[in-house]
Amino acid sequence: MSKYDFDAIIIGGGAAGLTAAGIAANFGAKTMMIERYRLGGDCTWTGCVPSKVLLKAGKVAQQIREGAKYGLIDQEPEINFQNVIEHVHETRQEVYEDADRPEIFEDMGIKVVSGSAKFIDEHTVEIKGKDGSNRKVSSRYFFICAGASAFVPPIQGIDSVPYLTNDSLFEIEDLPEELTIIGAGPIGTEMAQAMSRLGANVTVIDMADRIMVNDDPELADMLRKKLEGEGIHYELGARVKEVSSEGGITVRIEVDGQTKEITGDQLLMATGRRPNIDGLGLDKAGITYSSQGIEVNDKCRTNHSHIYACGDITGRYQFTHMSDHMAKVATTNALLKFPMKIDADHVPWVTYTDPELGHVGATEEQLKQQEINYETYRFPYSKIDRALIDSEEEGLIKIHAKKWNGKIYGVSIYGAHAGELISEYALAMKNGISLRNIADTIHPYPTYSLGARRAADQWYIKNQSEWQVKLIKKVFGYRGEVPDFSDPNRIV
Ligand SMILES: Cc1cc2nc3c(=O)[nH]c(=O)nc-3n(C[C@H](O)[C@H](O)[C@H](O)COP(=O)(O)OP(=O)(O)OC[C@H]3O[C@@H](n4cnc5c(N)ncnc54)[C@H](O)[C@@H]3O)c2cc1C
Ligand SMILES: NC(=O)c1ccc[n+]([C@@H]2O[C@H](COP(=O)([O-])OP(=O)(O)OC[C@H]3O[C@@H](n4cnc5c(N)ncnc54)[C@H](O)[C@@H]3O)[C@@H](O)[C@H]2O)c1
Repeated sequence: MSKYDFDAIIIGGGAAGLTAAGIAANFGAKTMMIERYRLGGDCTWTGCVPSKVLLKAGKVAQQIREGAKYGLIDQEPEINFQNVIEHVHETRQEVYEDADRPEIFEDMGIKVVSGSAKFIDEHTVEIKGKDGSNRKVSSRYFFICAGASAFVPPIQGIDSVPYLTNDSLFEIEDLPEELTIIGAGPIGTEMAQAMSRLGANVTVIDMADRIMVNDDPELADMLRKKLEGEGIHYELGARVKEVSSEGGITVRIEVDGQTKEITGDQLLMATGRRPNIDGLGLDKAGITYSSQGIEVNDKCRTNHSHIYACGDITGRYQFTHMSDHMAKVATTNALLKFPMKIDADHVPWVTYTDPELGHVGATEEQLKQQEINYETYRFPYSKIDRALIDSEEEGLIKIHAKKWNGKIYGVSIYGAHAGELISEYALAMKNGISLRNIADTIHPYPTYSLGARRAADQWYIKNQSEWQVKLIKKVFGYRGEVPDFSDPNRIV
């Protein structure tokens, strides 16, 4: 008979918590999941889902605008923004009903509790219900999955203006006319394109001198140019000095030694995230944390052997698929004692602009820092028949791999369906499948994935040389010409 009320308590019912609870219950653990607001967390309500619905609406609007690209007629789409937001809300609700509802988890035997949890000692949490009720429950294991919230830097005057964050953006009823976005990371970039395509004039400000700083610089630059071409204005390398409400919301910036004022009717802060550590009673349980999040090792374990943390609360990888992965790592280690580590070498990510920007594995910068010898294989979308068919010829696949055996170190893709293509490379990297193996695998025509194969073909092409062809000619008595190998960027 255990001295604890539960085998596993999960704090937070977002992407990490839902997965942790499901796995724990599946392993036969008596499980409780505590959520203070809405099951589904950021991803369903204020993150992935609503942002991708807005992007899709913007994409459809753009396709109407660019009808002539498909042999149709260019037309300005009629946009009722309230309908778009209603569609966002309906889709969120659909996702919630399908995957996040409490009943789904209760049917798995999980006790789902609505309330805010805080540790009072290392084996007990106190749950404060919305009705003011208080109860204490103990558990053998804990999984802290409390997520993160928008980080708003302490800019002068920021508290005097009504700015938006991802919490409020998907609730607005009117399309901003002039939208200023501070932050050119994934949130700022995705929302800039969505809102611009839906009809807003968008200016994006960032202190970095380029957009999407975690992505391949060449591909991020291609995306920036595309977005500029659609009318988005960028102020990069800009110091935000002050925000005020003068005839709208005015952001005063300094760029290249010059002061500029950007005025809009709405301001979106997309300046990163901070972990929800306040109010969790971490000190009471003696859990080590910093302002970056709860500290965990590569098994997602905190400084206590029975307390784990997963997802955004750890401040590590802020992606739904990583919350999911970390929850799997944590529960497997804790409840099965089976050693599993975070797969830090094969983390994919995708920004869902049109075209998409995706990445997996090492970046070129990391390879250089680690002094790893690599070759880069490039394949443009303009050589993918399916991309031409779809008028999606803008894009580039870049693969960094070992020259002699085609072992893949990292892949970056800018182009249509980059998010789908990147998974093939992730699977290959994880399972030791080389560029040669991909090149030798039959891919259907006409698909984008055939482009992934043709990108891999470049490994063969680059390993071919003049002397090899001369040798073949000599051995077999062939009479053709030796191809011109002098161009290092030759693509076949
Ligand atoms: C605009 C936007 C777009 C995004 N798009 C993508 C995307 O396309 N792809 C992708 O992979 N990622 C995306 N992300 C990131 C992704 O949403 C997060 O990485 C993911 O949701 C984190 O899941 P989590 O479970 O760690 O945290 P959350 O989803 O934040 O869940 C934490 C939960 O814990 C609850 N909680 C907190 N404290 C307590 C407490 N004391 N007691 C009880 N409950 C508590 C909260 O209410 C919340 O429901 C996006 C994020 C944003 C903001
Ligand atoms: N498609 C996706 O997977 C997706 C989409 C959206 C968000 N996300 C996740 O959400 C996280 C948060 O996204 P984000 O875009 O808010 O954060 P981010 O940290 O990735 O980017 C924030 C940007 O704001 C800039 N910035 C910060 N403070 C500033 C200041 N004072 N003045 C000017 N610029 C400033 C930074 O230079 C940076 O470029 C991401 O890290 C990502 O993991 C993922």
